[in-house]
Amino acid sequence: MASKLLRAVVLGPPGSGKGTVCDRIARSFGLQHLSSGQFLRESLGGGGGECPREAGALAQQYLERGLLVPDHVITRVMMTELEKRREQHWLLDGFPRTLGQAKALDGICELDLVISLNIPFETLKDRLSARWVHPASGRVYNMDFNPPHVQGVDDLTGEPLVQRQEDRPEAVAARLRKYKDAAKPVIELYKSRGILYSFSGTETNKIWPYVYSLLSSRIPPIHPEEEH
Ligand SMILES: Nc1nc2c(ncn2[C@@H]2O[C@H](COP(=O)(O)OP(=O)(O)O)[C@@H](O)[C@H]2O)c(=O)[nH]1
Ligand SMILES: Nc1ncnc2c1ncn2[C@@H]1O[C@H](COP(=O)(O)OP(=O)(O)O)[C@@H](O)[C@H]1O
Repeated sequence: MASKLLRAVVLGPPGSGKGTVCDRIARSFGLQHLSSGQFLRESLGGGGGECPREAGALAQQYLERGLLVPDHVITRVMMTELEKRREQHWLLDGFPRTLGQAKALDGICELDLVISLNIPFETLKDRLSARWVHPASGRVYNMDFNPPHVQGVDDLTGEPLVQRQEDRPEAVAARLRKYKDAAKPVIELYKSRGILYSFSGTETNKIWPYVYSLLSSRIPPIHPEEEH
């Protein structure tokens, strides 16, 4: 019998470690890690993206200010990407972030589990201000937690790292507030369905073993040694 495809979502404010946790899950369990922020940046960067030009220019302004792009823009991008991966296990990072997006997702699949990361506000602020990224690949570094081998330079390509506009301290507080308002009904929805699993803490390394054990109950690990 063919095994059922796993449909999972990781929710959490910017800086909560969604990308970090999703990377580990993807490596340990062989799921596809699908980041809405990464798809959005790729689709805006030209090169056969999914956004029509006007929508792209508009979305770019939201992105730079750390604001959520309109539901119809991100939903269109995500539906296109999910359509290409109907036969694969996947894990969504950063989508859905509003009730409208959650309803659009309901239209195409039934989620198996939703992981919610609860990280204190002060920790989020510190992490975002220390986050540096390699724009072309989406690789993420943190000057304290996972610094690059050479300061300011991507480990694999040697290209320069940048700080995202929206990670600058002055943008962060407003961004976190907006996230919370939009996410509340999404969290309530998944809680009422009994598929929400919340993890709280200030360190990804401490949360990770619990996430690993939850995933292991649903899908066999491909790299068991990666349990820290
Ligand atoms: N100090 C510290 N930084 C972390 C931890 N977990 C993740 N980070 C860093 O915090 C930043 C935000 O993490 P990321 O996975 O990008 O979060 P996302 O915005 O939710 O996808 C990145 O620079 C990570 O490298 C942690 O436990 N401690
Ligand atoms: N589901 C979404 N709905 C609306 N905007 C989104 C969504 N996902 C990503 N974005 C946009 O892309 C930006 C970057 O997202 P992401 O890479 O997930 O970073 P972060 O985790 O720091 O918010 C967000 O600040 C927002 O402007």
